[in-house]
Amino acid sequence: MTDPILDPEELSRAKAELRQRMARQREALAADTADAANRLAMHLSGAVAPSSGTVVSGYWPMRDEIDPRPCLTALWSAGCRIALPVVPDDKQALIFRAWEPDEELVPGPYGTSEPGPEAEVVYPTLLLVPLLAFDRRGRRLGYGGGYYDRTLAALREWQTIQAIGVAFAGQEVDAVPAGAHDALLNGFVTEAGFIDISE
Ligand SMILES: Nc1nc2c(c(=O)[nH]1)N(C=O)[C@@H](CNc1ccc(C(=O)N[C@@H](CCC(=O)O)C(=O)O)cc1)CN2
Ligand SMILES: Nc1ncnc2c1ncn2[C@@H]1O[C@H](COP(=O)(O)OP(=O)(O)OP(=O)(O)O)[C@@H](O)[C@H]1O
Repeated sequence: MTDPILDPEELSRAKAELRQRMARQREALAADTADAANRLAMHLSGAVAPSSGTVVSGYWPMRDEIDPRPCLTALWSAGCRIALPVVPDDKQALIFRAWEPDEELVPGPYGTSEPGPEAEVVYPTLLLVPLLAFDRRGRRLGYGGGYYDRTLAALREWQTIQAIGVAFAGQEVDAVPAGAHDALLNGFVTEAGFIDISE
């Protein structure tokens, strides 16, 4: 299947439209999906078993994002180090700072919550990535900052990482409009199961 080649303006318009539609869709999913966070954690543990000491990044949920905290607690109990993203001042890649369940966070840009500057900077090899929409080819639509695209590209420059999108099953679409910068994910976990993206 080949996708139409969109010029940069059409691409950003297509992404903006999908962002609006999927924000509404996600709001409805968050209201209607019972016990999503625990079902999500069950499917993640069935699909990945990182060794003790693996640095795993999550996110602190905002708006109607599915809550990954039961996943993070389970990984932490299995001996993983947990990290959360921090938006840097220079708008480049995200950095990640170590976090343990129950540790206090500080307010970050765009309404995010992040570990404070005293928390150690770490480099995750397994990333749980928030999103608005995804497709079966591994594409993801975020809020439009391009942060995860730059971050995944930078991490992949020097190590093998596994990037797993985290979403409600109803956030899947036929095709996320994508350009050359868009980093592909290795899989998705939802409250309904794990989707492995194999090349
Ligand atoms: N929970 C969570 N934490 C996260 C992310 C995320 O997607 N979810 N991020 C993922 O990158 C980073 C924060 N990036 C963000 C980038 C933009 C917006 C945002 O609100 N964008 C506006 C438009 C902003 C503008 O142009 O001024 C919007 O969506 O309305 C939010 C977070 C790091 N932490
Ligand atoms: N690797 C990159 N290098 C330079 N610019 C990039 C890169 N990745 C993305 N961008 C730019 O960032 C902007 C936003 O990208 P995009 O719309 O794909 O964000 P997103 O994936 O929805 O958001 P996010 O990753 O923050 O959740 C675009 O203008 C894009 O050109």
